[in-house]
Amino acid sequence: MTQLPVQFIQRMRETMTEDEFTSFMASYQERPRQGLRLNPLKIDRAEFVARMPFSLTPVPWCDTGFYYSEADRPGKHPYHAAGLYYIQEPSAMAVVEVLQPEAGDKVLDLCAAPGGKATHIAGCLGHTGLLVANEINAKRARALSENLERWGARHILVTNEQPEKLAERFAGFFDKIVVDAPCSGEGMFRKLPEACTDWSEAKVAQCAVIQKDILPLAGRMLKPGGLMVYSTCTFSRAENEEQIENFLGNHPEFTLEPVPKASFFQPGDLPDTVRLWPHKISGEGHFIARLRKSGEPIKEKINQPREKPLPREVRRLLESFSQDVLGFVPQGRYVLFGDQLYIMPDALPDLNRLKIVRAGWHLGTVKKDRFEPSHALAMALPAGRWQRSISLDPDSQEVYRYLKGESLPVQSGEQGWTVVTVDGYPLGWGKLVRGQLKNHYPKGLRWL
Ligand SMILES: C[S@@+](CC[C@H](N)C(=O)[O-])C[C@H]1O[C@@H](n2cnc3c(N)ncnc32)[C@H](O)[C@@H]1O
Repeated sequence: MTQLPVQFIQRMRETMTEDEFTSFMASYQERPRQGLRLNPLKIDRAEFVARMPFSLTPVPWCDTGFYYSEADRPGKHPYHAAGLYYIQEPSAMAVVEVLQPEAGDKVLDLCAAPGGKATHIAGCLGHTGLLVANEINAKRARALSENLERWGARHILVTNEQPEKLAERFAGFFDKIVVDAPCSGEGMFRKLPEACTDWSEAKVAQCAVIQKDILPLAGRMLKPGGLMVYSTCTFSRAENEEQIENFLGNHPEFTLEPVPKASFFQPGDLPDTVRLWPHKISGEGHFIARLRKSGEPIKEKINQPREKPLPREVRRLLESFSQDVLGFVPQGRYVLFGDQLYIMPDALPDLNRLKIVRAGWHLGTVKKDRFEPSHALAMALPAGRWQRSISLDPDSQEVYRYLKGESLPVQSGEQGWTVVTVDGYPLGWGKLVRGQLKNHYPKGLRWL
């Protein structure tokens, strides 16, 4: 059983009835349930259920979410490398279900790494609108960027910024914002025993200070009429209801709204907020509040940087590669940074002087006499939109050898760039050269 901190137990005992406390403590005798969320950018629900070799049961509050069994190892399956799902604690899936992003929205995920909520949002947006996924910690921001790349998201901007810096640039910009705040992690004690050793009442107080600073900055970035969801995976009132009470006290332009799907959860002790308790649902501990900013949405002008047309030679190299290998030329707002070619979402503002980790859909590198495709190009290709591909069986040795970075012998096929797939879902690139598939799976992603 999890070794809970004594002070934590004391606080929980003081804030709950005896029966409630008994059943709360009993939940620590049980194993946490594991979850994964399918990727609607790549696969629909019926096909997902038919294809996955795992024992799946639906998560009641999330149409794309499933519990998997302890015997399953979804993180070690090639379908994971193909971005067909994201492994996520089931309660955490509730946050974006409460935000309800819709096609065309501009959404900010302010504290986004490693990307659970961000991938969920990108799935809801479905290659429309814009997701700005920000992470203050540089290393975690890289992991976030990798996860969004594997997810095949195109309408994205991954930044590595302080919330203050973003708030200067994006005032009144977003339709929807999620603040999945850094917190003391009490709700994760059962799942991550190290959260217990990291915990102290001092950490609760430290996190509360950060949350108090972040919330108004997030609020500033919301459009009038916009929606903001605040969530934590902790139980302390200081990091949950008290944050919301304090924020509302200082920001009369915000009001709490009822949480969609609230009937799956328990009320928080502030009306319209919800708590997810491990002894009440199949999931870990969370708090969620949904806040509306008053006012009518303004029809905003997007100050896009002036576009330069692609140099003729760059266009020729892109077209020749795309026609040969894909059979179509990806279209959109092309942007060339040095020799790196991207397609940018229309809603993107000026990125000058921001720490950008990833912007838009990275297509590849323009060399002197050729175009080299990026991993992101393969991962976000529309289903089946390629001419040259090699499909590997998920149960074969070859697929694991490919993911480890090995070259593979091949019988036939046209020489040159080839999309490598598992069952028709892209994993990355290979290059056919004289009976060998040269491996272009990125070095940093290779399986050990
Ligand atoms: C709860 S985690 C986010 C989890 C993420 N939303 C997901 O679903 O995968 C909180 C994040 O906030 C970041 N963070 C820490 N201090 C911060 C600060 N002062 N401002 C913004 N983010 C901060 C942490 O690095 C951490 O990645």
